[in-house]
Amino acid sequence: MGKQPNLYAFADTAALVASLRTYVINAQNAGIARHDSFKVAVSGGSLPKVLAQALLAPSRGPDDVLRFDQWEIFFADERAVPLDHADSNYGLLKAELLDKIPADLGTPRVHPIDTAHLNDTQELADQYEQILVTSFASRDSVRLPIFDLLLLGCGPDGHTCSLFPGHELLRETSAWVAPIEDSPKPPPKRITLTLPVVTHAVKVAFVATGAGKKDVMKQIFDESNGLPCALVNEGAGDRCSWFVDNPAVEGVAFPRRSFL
Ligand SMILES: O=C1O[C@H](COP(=O)(O)O)[C@@H](O)[C@H](O)[C@H]1O
Repeated sequence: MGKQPNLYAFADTAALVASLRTYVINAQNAGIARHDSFKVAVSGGSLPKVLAQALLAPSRGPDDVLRFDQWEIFFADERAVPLDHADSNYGLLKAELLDKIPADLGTPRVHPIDTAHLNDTQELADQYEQILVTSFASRDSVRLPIFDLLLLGCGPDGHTCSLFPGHELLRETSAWVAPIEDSPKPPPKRITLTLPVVTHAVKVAFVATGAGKKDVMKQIFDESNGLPCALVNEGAGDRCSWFVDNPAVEGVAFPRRSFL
């Protein structure tokens, strides 16, 4: 058996977001030390709200500093809708986090989709992949981009990004960004990072909270079932960490770790 993911369970959201903040700042500092920027991709859904709670909290001291001017923010998946649409992951992140970042913390460079291609999801995906090629080419002339951090959600069916259980996209091996036109969760047309890109990141963090996630958490951690989140665990091993609250892992046998 390969290396196992880290499962960090917290009594409440306050404890979760405090540790998530430390984890993100550590990933930020490592990225900046390595290549002078922090390349992070984020999900939509419930993630931006929790992330905002973590990142908009006051600094706890000189080692607890966000340097947003060196952040490059990408989207782990995006819906093929205008950026001001209620379903837009960009729109959600903007409302929850981007619009609220204090000016003295700097302004991140954000990479939304090119909405000129909303009617052609293959083109939408290709254009987004080209953004990654341009951004990562300066440092990695490699087969896959290496994100410093992916911040992901986990749907109640075990999907992550727009990678859904049993979908053919889980077998994608060459594209970095792929279109999907039959998402079982609306809206149906989306683009998503592919599984090889997700599992190739330096670090992958999932955030899952609430009792509504406990059944799928049991499936992901205690069963071998090929759910997308479980495939990320398998591919990323101990580079993958889960930040959950206790209700989300009630009845899950997989051992928790302490976040130090
Ligand atoms: O459709 C999506 O759902 C997932 C999970 O959302 P959550 O609300 O259950 O956290 C999300 O991670 C993804 O980005 C989004 O497009």
